[in-house]
Amino acid sequence: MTRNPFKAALRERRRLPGFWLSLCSPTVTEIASQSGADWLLVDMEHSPGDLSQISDHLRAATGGGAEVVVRPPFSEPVMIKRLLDIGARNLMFPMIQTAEDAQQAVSWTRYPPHGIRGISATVRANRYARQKDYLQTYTEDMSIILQVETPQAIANIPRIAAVEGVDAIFIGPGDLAASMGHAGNSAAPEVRAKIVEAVTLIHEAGLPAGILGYGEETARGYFETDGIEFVAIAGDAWLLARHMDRMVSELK
Ligand SMILES: O=C(O)C(=O)C[C@H](O)[C@@H](O)CO
Repeated sequence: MTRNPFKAALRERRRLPGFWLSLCSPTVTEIASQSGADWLLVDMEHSPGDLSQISDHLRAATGGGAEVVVRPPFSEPVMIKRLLDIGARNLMFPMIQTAEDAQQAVSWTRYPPHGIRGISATVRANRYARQKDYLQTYTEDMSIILQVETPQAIANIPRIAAVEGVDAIFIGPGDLAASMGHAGNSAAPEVRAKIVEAVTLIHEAGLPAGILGYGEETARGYFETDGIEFVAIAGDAWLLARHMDRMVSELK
């Protein structure tokens, strides 16, 4: 039984709106966590945020109802170990292409003999050694989300999804479009078709699907037309820039 409400909601295949945060502001994380959103992606791949700030994001979100999902700069073991030690318990691995990539990613989150995560006895993740059952429960309280961002990765979804420990698969529409020759246009017909194919394969594998689609119309389409369970409905920078521009254009 997981103590992670986001992981439980993924298992229940509930509709889960979230926000994509790249402004590296724990205050924005705190504001977003109290919005009613279920999850907040704190992005380390396409933002200048570093590890020392992630603890602040995790603390900032505790006052609200949203779970923080961290995307590391790259899928590699050292950053994963350090993120888990500071208490990140939902990870989104970018650019997973094969089942072997998926097996490696999961192994980086597991202590031996199930993986290669190094053990430190006193970390934020186990409440500085106060949580005595951490070694027995940490995997159940952790969610592993893998990103598929190319046609090759999408073709491999059945094998990727079958890897033990994978909780969900998230489609990266931007990189998928670019990999198909439609950079900047994830609405291109052949990209749309590939997204629909990916969602079908993810659901056939028994997992929830995720994507990002900014704005009410796009997000609603992903939820209601495509049946995608967890959608990043806006980015913090995207929201701020557009709202500022709209207000100035209306009032100037
Ligand atoms: O491919 C994508 O789209 C993503 O993975 C999300 C982007 O990297 C993120 O920067 C939002 O635009």
